[in-house]
Amino acid sequence: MENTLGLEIIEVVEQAAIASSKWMGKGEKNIADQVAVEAMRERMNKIHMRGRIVIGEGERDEAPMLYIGEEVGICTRPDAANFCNVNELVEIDIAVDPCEGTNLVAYGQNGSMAVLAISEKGGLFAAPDFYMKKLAAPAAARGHVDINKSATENLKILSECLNRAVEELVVVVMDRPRHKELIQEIRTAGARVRLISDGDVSAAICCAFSGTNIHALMGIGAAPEGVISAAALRCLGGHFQGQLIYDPEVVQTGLIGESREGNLARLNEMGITDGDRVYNANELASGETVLFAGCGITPGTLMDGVRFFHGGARTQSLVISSQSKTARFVDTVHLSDEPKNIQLR
Ligand SMILES: O=C(COP(=O)(O)O)[C@@H](O)[C@H](O)[C@H](O)[C@H](O)COP(=O)(O)O
Ligand SMILES: [Mn+2]
Ligand SMILES: [Mn+2]
Repeated sequence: MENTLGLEIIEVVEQAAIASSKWMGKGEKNIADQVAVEAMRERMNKIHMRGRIVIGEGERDEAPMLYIGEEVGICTRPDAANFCNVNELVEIDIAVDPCEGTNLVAYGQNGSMAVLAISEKGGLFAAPDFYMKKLAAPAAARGHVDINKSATENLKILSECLNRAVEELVVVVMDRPRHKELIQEIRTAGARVRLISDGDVSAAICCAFSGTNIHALMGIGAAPEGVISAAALRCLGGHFQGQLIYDPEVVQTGLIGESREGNLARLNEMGITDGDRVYNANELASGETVLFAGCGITPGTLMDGVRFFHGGARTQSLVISSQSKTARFVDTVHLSDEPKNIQLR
């Protein structure tokens, strides 16, 4: 994949974040999401590429844009042969979440981002719109902690790998009834719990950066977000494991239908014969080349949110590439018509 793609996708997430941030705090989660989708799609379609969305908006609600299977990029247009050497271009798969943490944006809370992951065709696990049990941890613990082990055992392993007491560890868990026992177990083991209402992609990626004071992500979140998190952690060398959760009783929501059996059949139709399989980061983002890009919408641990000033906006993004082995924090000033008084920092 061309290196220039890594630069272009910065603008894709930036535009989505700017659009969404205009709806911050307005209590309109659907609009905050929709404008991010439109902005992401518009910018993406200006890139010289042949892309296909493998993780996108609403698998079940048949979203009109950035839906699974949608082709994106200039070189997918019917008249592409006029300006692209279609046969020479690598086909790429794209996983998007233009507004990860729609509630966070709607209620002006921290931790929302516009995110995407890219790989060559077939390089990202096309996760169904199910849930996923997740375990993320720093690189030092990769392959040592294990999603099949109890939280107590994993905390002990983590404390050895990170050379710090269990009491010094912070585990992020989504604040959901389904995690009641998990939270209790982590606390009993001695570690501290940081509860989040939404936004587990940011929490997963934080595990790979020391200084975030986040040492693990445990519990169940959405499966598509798991793949995007895995893409970032694979590039960063962090630990990520995910296991699809298809039983509505386990997640305690009606969002994935009513029957475990029906969901298993749906997985089968998608070619997933072992619904209980545990995938690691290299399996969820298996491509030779993997790129991740995220831009803060509201402020977060990894990045600042979008800030507007007279004549423009400022964004902070993170682009991670397995090819160039880089994690770039990009600070961008977006100038509108009459920029005045641009602050240096
Ligand atoms: O917070 C999230 C929501 O994402 P979005 O819909 O794009 O705003 C994600 O980070 C979570 O992974 C996930 O979607 C959430 O855990 C779903 O669980 P629940 O809210 O309990 O149905
Ligand atoms: Mn999301
Ligand atoms: Mn979203």
